[in-house]
Amino acid sequence: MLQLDDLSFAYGSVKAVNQVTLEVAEGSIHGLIGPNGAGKSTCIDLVSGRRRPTSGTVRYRGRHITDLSASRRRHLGIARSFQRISVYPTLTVADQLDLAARLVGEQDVDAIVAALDLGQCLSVTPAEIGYGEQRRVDIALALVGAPDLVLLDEPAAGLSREESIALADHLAALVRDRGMTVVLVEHHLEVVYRVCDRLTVLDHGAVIADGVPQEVRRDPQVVAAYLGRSAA
Ligand SMILES: Nc1ncnc2c1ncn2[C@@H]1O[C@H](COP(=O)(O)OP(=O)(O)OP(=O)(O)O)[C@@H](O)[C@H]1O
Repeated sequence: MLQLDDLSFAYGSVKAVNQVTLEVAEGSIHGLIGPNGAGKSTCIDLVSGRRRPTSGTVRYRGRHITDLSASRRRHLGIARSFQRISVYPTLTVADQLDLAARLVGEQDVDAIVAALDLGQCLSVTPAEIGYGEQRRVDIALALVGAPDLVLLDEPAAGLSREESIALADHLAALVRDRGMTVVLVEHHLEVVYRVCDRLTVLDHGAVIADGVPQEVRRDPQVVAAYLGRSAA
């Protein structure tokens, strides 16, 4: 459903994304992993439309979207999470969801609230809930409008191991129930191995491995890139 072909992006002289080619299958959770500075967030920016590549193409359901704006891509069904939720810190979680729903014309956010177990938080503001719940609100906002492709940039950042696992399980259930496709950038390898169908590993902007998690985690280049850090 999503194809990146020979995609590159540079910040000045820093080649953040270097000739990346990868394919994300419909209905899958596709992990994008790699050490700090590998180029994962920049890849997400190139798919969401926040940045334009220096060269290469992005195709979505066979259509070239490389030059489309972020809002056009959102209307085509590509959504991303942001690592901030308090855009309107004085609004309750319910009001934030309602506002997002109105913007994209969705009638009913109840299923999202139920799937992400946010029922208890609806009447309070993000400042009044725990960090784990804030992360789930962030994902919920990305899911409003039933996007087909959801780009999640480190949804488990800052969460405890237990919270990360719980979030991963919520995600996997949502993907099954809503028939979505997810690109997941995540540092918690336990989460990645638990929910991803396929992984692409970046290092210094380039793809060093691609495949099912069981293969990728044993790949010597991947182990070396993580310096043995729980990757093997
Ligand atoms: N706005 C920017 N200006 C200049 N260089 C940048 C900018 N954003 C990222 N970079 C550089 O581009 C490279 C890729 O960064 P990117 O954030 O995409 O990597 P990442 O894999 O998401 O890293 P992390 O896991 O630490 O979030 C790094 O060398 C980074 O320092």
